[in-house]
Amino acid sequence: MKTIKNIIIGFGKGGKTLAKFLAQRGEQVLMVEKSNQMYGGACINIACLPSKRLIIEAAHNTSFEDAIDGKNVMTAQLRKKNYEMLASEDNITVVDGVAHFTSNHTIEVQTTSGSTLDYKGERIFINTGAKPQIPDITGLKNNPFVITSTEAMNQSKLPRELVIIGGGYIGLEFANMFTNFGSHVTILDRHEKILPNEDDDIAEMIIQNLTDNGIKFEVGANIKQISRQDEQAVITLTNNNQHETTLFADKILIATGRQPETASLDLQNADIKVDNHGAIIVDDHLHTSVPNVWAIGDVKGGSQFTYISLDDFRIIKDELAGNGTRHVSDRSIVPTSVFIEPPLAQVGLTEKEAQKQGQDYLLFKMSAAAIPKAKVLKDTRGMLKVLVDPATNLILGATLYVQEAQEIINMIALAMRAKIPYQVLRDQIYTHPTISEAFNDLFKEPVKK
Ligand SMILES: Cc1cc2nc3c(=O)[nH]c(=O)nc-3n(C[C@H](O)[C@H](O)[C@H](O)COP(=O)(O)OP(=O)(O)OC[C@H]3O[C@@H](n4cnc5c(N)ncnc54)[C@H](O)[C@@H]3O)c2cc1C
Ligand SMILES: NC(=O)c1ccc[n+]([C@@H]2O[C@H](COP(=O)([O-])OP(=O)(O)OC[C@H]3O[C@@H](n4cnc5c(N)ncnc54)[C@H](O)[C@@H]3O)[C@@H](O)[C@H]2O)c1
Repeated sequence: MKTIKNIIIGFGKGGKTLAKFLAQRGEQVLMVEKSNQMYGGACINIACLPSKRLIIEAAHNTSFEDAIDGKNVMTAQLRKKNYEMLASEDNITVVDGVAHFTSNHTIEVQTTSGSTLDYKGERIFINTGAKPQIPDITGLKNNPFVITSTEAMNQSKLPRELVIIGGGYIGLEFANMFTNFGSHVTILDRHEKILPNEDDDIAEMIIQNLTDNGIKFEVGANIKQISRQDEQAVITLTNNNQHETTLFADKILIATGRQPETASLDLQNADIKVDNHGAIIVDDHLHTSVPNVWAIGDVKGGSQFTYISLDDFRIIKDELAGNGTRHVSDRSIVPTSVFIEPPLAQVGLTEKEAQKQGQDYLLFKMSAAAIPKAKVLKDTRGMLKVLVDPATNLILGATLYVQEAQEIINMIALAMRAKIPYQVLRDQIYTHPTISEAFNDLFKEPVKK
């Protein structure tokens, strides 16, 4: 058995960044990745980048087939670049295979070429990501009409009738994208409301815009079964009015959340503890319950974003090469974006949350229609809402539903983190015409609550 200083299982965002960092410090690294189609991890191959590329192509009226071809060219380039980024380092060995634990510090790798390799790691970093959570619905398992987000982005033909189960991030982004490509899309969600955590005014506006774009919603959906009739799937459900409804679909996209990828790791052979959802339990420094074994990214549960996996790397880097003062719990200001049209971006408190917490706030609110750049972009839909603490003038949270919200939310997050009073954003000189210059007007006067 070969002993390696650092073993990283999974080529995800945090893991690959850590591999490069450790190698450049002169340390030996073994990167184990189960598929040569996944070098660089989910984000570049099957998640963020291909989906955002297709979303943009759909909005630009590119044909579905051309969009898929272009996306495949892009992901192949990114995969190659990511592989070379690690493989070009003398200290890094990339092994293609599935790793699983045989004890606390030993792993076995079933390589894609059919051999078995055994390693002992002085340090082991688990970065195996997450996989789609498949709900237990009669007729769903092994159904040829059922696809995940990965397969949805690799269809050879645009599905005419698409039913999406789940109205969260993937459900909404893919619904908007497939509608723009020309599919008829229906979203089914078991919750009574889509976007249940957003303020009602924002959620209602989004649902209205998506509905106007042609998307149908069935909320409070209890899916009874999926069957087949000729060349279509038949979905039987009851909705929140308890009406039984039957839908026909060429494809059913499952977007009901993603569960940590721990099943392949045989953690029962080690003392690495997982929670009820199979997520690896970590402390504030991302240590698992076994010394010198860390978990990075989606596999440890919690927020599933590429930038969280990257920030996990920063915490580990700080422990291994800094002063160890960086913690998971420091991460209180984390912006998010849902890439619908216009995009929805959020950071900190919503109005609903502020009220629940009894937090006093000034409310700054404006319609996207008042922004000249929105007119230039020919999309004046949306609204900007920012909450400010009247005692300190600091921003408590923002919900931006407007073109380019995914960019300008980072400015708000920065102001929150650096404790910059809202007046600085109000009085800032912005380039013109931009969406960010809306802050000049937005922060002029708080509105009545
Ligand atoms: C369709 C979609 C769109 C998304 N869009 C966004 C977005 O716009 N922005 C955003 O921030 N996030 C987005 N996400 C979430 C984001 O993709 C994930 O949070 C992120 O990729 C997680 O990275 P990670 O470092 O945890 O691991 P991953 O990137 O998931 O990498 C894990 C790697 O481990 C490998 N692996 C698994 N098990 C083993 C094993 N036993 N042995 C060896 N290798 C193994 C896998 O093949 C994989 O390459 C999206 C997700 C999806 C599905
Ligand atoms: N823009 C982004 O940053 C982005 C984009 C895509 C995905 N992601 C990440 O990937 C994760 C997974 O995305 P997702 O959309 O699969 O999960 P999600 O948690 O965002 O949404 C899942 C939805 O499925 C519904 N649901 C669950 N079980 C159901 C059932 N049996 N029947 C009907 N509805 C059901 C839930 O009510 C929920 O609305 C997200 O949480 C997010 O972290 C991020």
